[in-house]
Amino acid sequence: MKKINKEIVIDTIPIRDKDTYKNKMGRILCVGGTHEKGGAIIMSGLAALYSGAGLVTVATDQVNRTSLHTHAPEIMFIDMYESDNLIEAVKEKDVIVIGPGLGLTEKSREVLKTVLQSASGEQYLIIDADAITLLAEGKVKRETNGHCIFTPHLGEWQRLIGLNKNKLTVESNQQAQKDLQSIVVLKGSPTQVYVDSDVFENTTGNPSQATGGMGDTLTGILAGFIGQIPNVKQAILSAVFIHSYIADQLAETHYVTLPTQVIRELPKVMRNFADAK
Ligand SMILES: NC(=O)C1=CN([C@@H]2O[C@H](COP(=O)(O)OP(=O)(O)OC[C@H]3O[C@@H](n4cnc5c(N)ncnc54)[C@H](OP(=O)(O)O)[C@@H]3O)[C@@H](O)[C@H]2O)[C@@H](O)CC1
Ligand SMILES: Nc1ncnc2c1ncn2[C@@H]1O[C@H](COP(=O)(O)OP(=O)(O)O)[C@@H](O)[C@H]1O
Ligand SMILES: [Mg+2]
Repeated sequence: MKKINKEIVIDTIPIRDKDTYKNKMGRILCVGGTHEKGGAIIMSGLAALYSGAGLVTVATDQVNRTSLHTHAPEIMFIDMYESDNLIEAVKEKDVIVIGPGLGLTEKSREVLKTVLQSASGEQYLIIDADAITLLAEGKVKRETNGHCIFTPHLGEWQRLIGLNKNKLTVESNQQAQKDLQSIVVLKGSPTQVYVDSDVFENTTGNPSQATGGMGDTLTGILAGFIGQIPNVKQAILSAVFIHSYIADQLAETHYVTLPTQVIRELPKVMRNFADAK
């Protein structure tokens, strides 16, 4: 198994062109967040913004709007239950995150269906959390033209592929990834990335990360990186590394690492990696 290390990130974080502008830095849509779990999609959107995405929109329940703008007026809002607006919003984006705090109701299923069906072959879909659970239930079919990146934790992975924890091996995970025709970021300690026929193991991460929202945050970093970095595989590996690298640094002096703390550190740590070239 290959290791995800610092060198990959140093290679990957680009020096920005002098004349670049927001449209070239990734147009991201993060979809999810019921009235109960708005925090999940706000963290996803914030992570995309702080990882350098040029334009970020969050599609969520109306009730989360004020909270979203209190955290970041830079982020645009749409109501995820207004399907015409959601279809339009999907069309204009480079990367779409679907699932954090999405819920498991009939309304959640409709949102997921709309996003999957509206995505085109040039777009990347990061499928996380409740979107994985809804697909595992089988009531929504995974019919999409978008490139899919699944980001399950172990519980979601078992649900999705229908295998018990004791039956999971690198080989069975690779087979499942092949069947899904997708990239899989299998989160854990450590996180593994299944991409093409390679398997990578992350070398950062620690137990201070065991706080709700840590995975929601990773989805935003993945989206932000894929939006800015042409080599998608390198972008994914770097996002996985940097998310937990920041947590490792914080854990030197903090017993717990909050997802929002990781988010705030992103621009500074990215500056350091870009300067290390
Ligand atoms: N602030 C917010 O708005 C937040 C909103 N959030 C949103 O909540 C939604 C539900 O997501 P979820 O992950 O909390 O619950 P769910 O899908 O039921 O999975 C749990 C099941 O899987 C199993 N399991 C096995 N291994 C596991 C592992 N390594 N890590 C975790 N679980 C593991 C576990 O087994 P057990 O621990 O019971 O043995 C249990 O049976 C989702 O939309 C998410 O985005 C959260 O992000 C929190 C912050
Ligand atoms: N003990 C640990 N060691 C390393 N990484 C961890 C540990 N606990 C949590 N994490 C990381 O935190 C994230 C948790 O993701 P997830 O369970 O989806 O959280 P949530 O849905 O609450 O946002 C993953 O990236 C995982 O690798
Ligand atoms: Mg999660």
